Amino acid sequence: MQQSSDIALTQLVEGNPVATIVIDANHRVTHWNRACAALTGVPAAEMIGRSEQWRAFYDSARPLLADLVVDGVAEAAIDHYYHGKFSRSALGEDSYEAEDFFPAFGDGGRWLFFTAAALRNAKGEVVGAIETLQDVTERWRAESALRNKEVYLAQIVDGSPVPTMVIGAQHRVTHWNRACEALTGMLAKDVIGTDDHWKSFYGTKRPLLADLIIDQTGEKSIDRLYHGRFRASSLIPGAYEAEDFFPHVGEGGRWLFFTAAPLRNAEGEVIGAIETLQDVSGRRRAEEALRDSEERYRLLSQTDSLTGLYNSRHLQEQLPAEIGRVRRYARPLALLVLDCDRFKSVNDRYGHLGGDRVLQNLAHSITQCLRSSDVAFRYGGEEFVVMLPETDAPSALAIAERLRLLFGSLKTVAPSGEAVQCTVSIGVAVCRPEDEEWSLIRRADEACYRAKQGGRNRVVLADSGS
Ligand SMILES: Nc1nc2c(ncn2[C@@H]2O[C@H](COP(=O)(O)OP(=O)(O)OP(=O)(O)O)[C@@H](O)[C@H]2O)c(=O)[nH]1
Repeated sequence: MQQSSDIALTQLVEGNPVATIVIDANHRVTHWNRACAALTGVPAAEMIGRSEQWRAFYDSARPLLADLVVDGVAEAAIDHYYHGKFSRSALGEDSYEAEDFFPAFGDGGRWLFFTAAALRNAKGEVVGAIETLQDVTERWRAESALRNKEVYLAQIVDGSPVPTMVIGAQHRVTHWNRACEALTGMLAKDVIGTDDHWKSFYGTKRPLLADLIIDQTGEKSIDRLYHGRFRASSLIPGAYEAEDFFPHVGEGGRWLFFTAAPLRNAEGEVIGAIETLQDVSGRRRAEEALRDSEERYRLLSQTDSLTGLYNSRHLQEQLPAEIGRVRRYARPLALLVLDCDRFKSVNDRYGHLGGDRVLQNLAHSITQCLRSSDVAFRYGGEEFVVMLPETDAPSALAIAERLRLLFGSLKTVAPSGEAVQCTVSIGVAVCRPEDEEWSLIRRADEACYRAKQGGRNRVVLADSGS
């Protein structure tokens, strides 16, 4: 007669919706419930009382997990059959669980999760084992679809020639493609899983555009870090783009154009951000070169090649603005017209080249006597103009006198080796409210003429008796 505990076990096993097998100490099947028959397609009648449980699962004889538990074998022996796909179960000391694929089951095979635990009598002796089996194929398929999707996505990111990083909701890097490795010199294996992405771009820790997108801190906080050098993307909703110079990237720094876009889950919540970076240093360098050459051209068009001073065209551009300031703010402005004395005879005696050197020396004397707000021009031939903003008649006369003395004391070495000494006559005019540029120049010019008339090597103030 069956013991009441046996009856209870039978009912428990039979009524269990989880496929369950019980074997005794001799590996004979004592229970093979309906769920197990349904899962394996083998009726209980074919199994109970025999030790051929392997037939339901394998092509040739081998122990099930329950058989190994009954024999109390070492883990190494279990591993021989389950190749690292098993572990100790939380159910008890001598119980194990494993997961494996059974190709003969169902349509195209099934993944089974099975647990085996020893059954002991009152004395603690192993009298059998119970094994439960669960079909986890659907979970496996879902997990593998997810894994495939992730691998697919990783390949898309990795295969992109555009440097790209992906950051998760906790600001940890999840993707860092090869182009990003090439740009930053930081390897994916060193940055993925960390929040060290800032190290590739900055000397001290600070958020990247992608981090600000994840935190959804708004344009104000983006502006705090990107100082007006960013804008909302016209292409991607919620994305921002910016351009900046990164002194820590590459040798000598790089100009990068970067776009960060939010990544959202099905509910629309931001769960990360993707940031792409483009090295635009080449374009920036070309723009700078263009600006430089435009600036050089502009300077060239304003400059006199012999003396390096501004030319008369630039005087025509500058003087009206200065006269405008005099009228608007009632500020003083003085103008000097300088003319080398007896320059024709210098040319005649020392040659045109000798004359040129004297003109260069005069230009040098002028620049030495000027303040930073004063501007000198070669007006034509051996005639020069100096514009002195914020200067009244006494100051202008003092500057002119200093200049006259300095130039008069200079010796220029002519190509023949001879020392040339020359003097200059200077006319000074102070701007009146009614002056136009031509009338101001004319008055200074007339004063210079009077200086010549008066014996040369002197300074004359326009509209004065001297
Ligand atoms: N070497 C050289 N000579 C120049 C240049 N431009 C003008 N000249 C000469 O400067 C001389 C100017 O002579 P003038 O205007 O007759 O007067 P000056 O001999 O200086 O005599 P005053 O002005 O009366 O003192 C002319 O011989 C011009 O050929 C230049 O760029 N280089």
